[in-house]
Amino acid sequence: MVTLTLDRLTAHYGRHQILSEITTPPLEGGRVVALLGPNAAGKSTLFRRILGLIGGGGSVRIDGATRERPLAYMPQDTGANAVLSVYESVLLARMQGRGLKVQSEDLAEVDRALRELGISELGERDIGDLSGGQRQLVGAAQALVQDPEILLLDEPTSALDLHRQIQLLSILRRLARERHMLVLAALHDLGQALRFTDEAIMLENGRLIACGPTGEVVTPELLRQVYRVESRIEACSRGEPQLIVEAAT
Ligand SMILES: Nc1ncnc2c1ncn2[C@@H]1O[C@H](COP(=O)(O)OP(=O)(O)OP(=O)(O)O)[C@@H](O)[C@H]1O
Repeated sequence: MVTLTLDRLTAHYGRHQILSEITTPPLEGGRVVALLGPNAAGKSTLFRRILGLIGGGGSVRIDGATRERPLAYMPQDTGANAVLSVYESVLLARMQGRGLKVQSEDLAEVDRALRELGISELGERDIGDLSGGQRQLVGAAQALVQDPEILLLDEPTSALDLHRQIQLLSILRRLARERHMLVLAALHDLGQALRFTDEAIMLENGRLIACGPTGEVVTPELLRQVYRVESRIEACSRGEPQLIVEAAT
C-alpha cells in the first residue's frame, strides 16, 4: 500500500516563508484526505512543494509505490489549450512519462476516465470552448487517466454544480477504495469534507493546525479558531454528521 509522509516540510517564495514545518503521519492509499484551510493558508503551496515544483526544507516520503511516477496533480486553474480536443488532451496526459507509442490500453483508459466523469460526449470538443465546470472535469480526467497511486487535487469541485460536486467526490471515494489510491484534495466545503473524506489536514497561515479523522478535525471549536465562524454539527435523520454554520464572527 502506498503512503505519503510529510516531515518538517517548509516552502518559500523568494524570501517569504509560506509553509512552516508541516509534518503528517503516513497518509495511506485507499483513503481520501481533505486539505483544508482558509484562503492563503498554503494549500496550493503544499501541493507544489510535494510535487517538487518549489523548493524548501524537510522531506516528502513516498513508500510502497509500485510505479515510476506515482503522483498525478490537478492544479486549481487547469487552463485550456484551444488547439487540442478533450480526447487529445486526456490522451496527452495519459502519455506523460509513457513515451509516444499509444497502445490500445491507453485509448481504453482515456475512454474509461471520460466515462467515469460523465464527459464522454465532450471528447471531440476543443478544450478552449468548454465551460468552467466542463474544463474542471476534463482536468480531473487528465489526472485520473494517469492511474496514479497518489492523486493531488487542488479544489477539484470549485467550478462544478451541486450534482457534479457530489458525483465527483463519490467517484473519488470509490476509486480510492478500488485502486488503493491516496486522494489528497483541497476543499472549501467543510460539510462535503465531513461527508466524503476519511481524514483531514487543516492549515492556517502555513502551519498545520490539525491532522486526523475528518470528524475530529472539523469541529465547531476549530472552525471558530481558524475560520472565525460559529457552527454546530448535528446528526441528520440518517445519522450522518451535518455541519450547520450559523454566523461569521
Ligand atoms: N508565486 C507566488 N509568489 C509569492 N507568493 C505566493 C505565490 N503563490 C502564492 N503565494 C502566497 O503564498 C500564500 C499561500 O498561498 P496558497 O495559494 O498556497 O494558498 P491557498 O491555501 O491555496 O489559498 P486559496 O484557498 O485562496 O486558494 C499566500 O499568501 C499567497 O499570496
